Amino acid sequence: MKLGRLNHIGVATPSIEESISYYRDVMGAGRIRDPFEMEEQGVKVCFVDTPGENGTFGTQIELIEPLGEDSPIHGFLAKNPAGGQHHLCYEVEDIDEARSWFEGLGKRILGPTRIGAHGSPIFFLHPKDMMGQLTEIMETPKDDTHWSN
Ligand SMILES: CC[C@H](C(=O)O)C(=O)SCCNC(=O)CCNC(=O)[C@H](O)C(C)(C)COP(=O)(O)OP(=O)(O)OC[C@H]1O[C@@H](n2cnc3c(N)ncnc32)[C@H](O)[C@@H]1OP(=O)(O)O
Ligand SMILES: [Co+2]
Repeated sequence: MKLGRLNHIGVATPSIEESISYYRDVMGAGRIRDPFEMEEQGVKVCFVDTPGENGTFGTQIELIEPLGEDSPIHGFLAKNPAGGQHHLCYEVEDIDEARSWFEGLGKRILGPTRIGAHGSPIFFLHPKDMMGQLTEIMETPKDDTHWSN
């Protein structure tokens, strides 16, 4: 398996609205996309763009707010009430090959491969097996439609 680009940094927040004001007014973010809900993933999501090289898409900040009782980030926010850096998402060419790679290394994969916030297949690896970092693996989108928002 070959490590691809850093697609996004997941940042958990108790309030996406507050985080939007922060990225707009404190950090001077150039583009903050419309928030949207992913009920099946238990999160409300909002992408903050950072500039990429030569007009390409830069690594995004993925703001995530709990959605529903069973949100997987309630535990994190209970320990970190102000929110903070939650996960890193790396791109790979082939999500199935990547899944077999990590399984072969005995890394715990959290749940099934499913469609993530960019409309591309993703899975998560347990932080305790990944040097303390909750790690999301995402297949590089085949086209740019996921940037439509
Ligand atoms: C998919 C849509 C979107 C996208 O990009 O497409 C997203 O990224 S959505 C992101 C939210 N979804 C997920 O995070 C799914 C995967 N996460 C999980 O299944 C849980 O969060 C899990 C299992 C990693 C942790 O769950 P929980 O906090 O309820 O469990 P524990 O308290 O038992 O934690 C176990 C152990 O791990 C440490 N931990 C928890 N979260 C993190 C983290 N984000 N980074 C690093 N370490 C983390 C926690 O402190 C515990 O450690 P211990 O030493 O045992 O106390
Ligand atoms: Co993510």
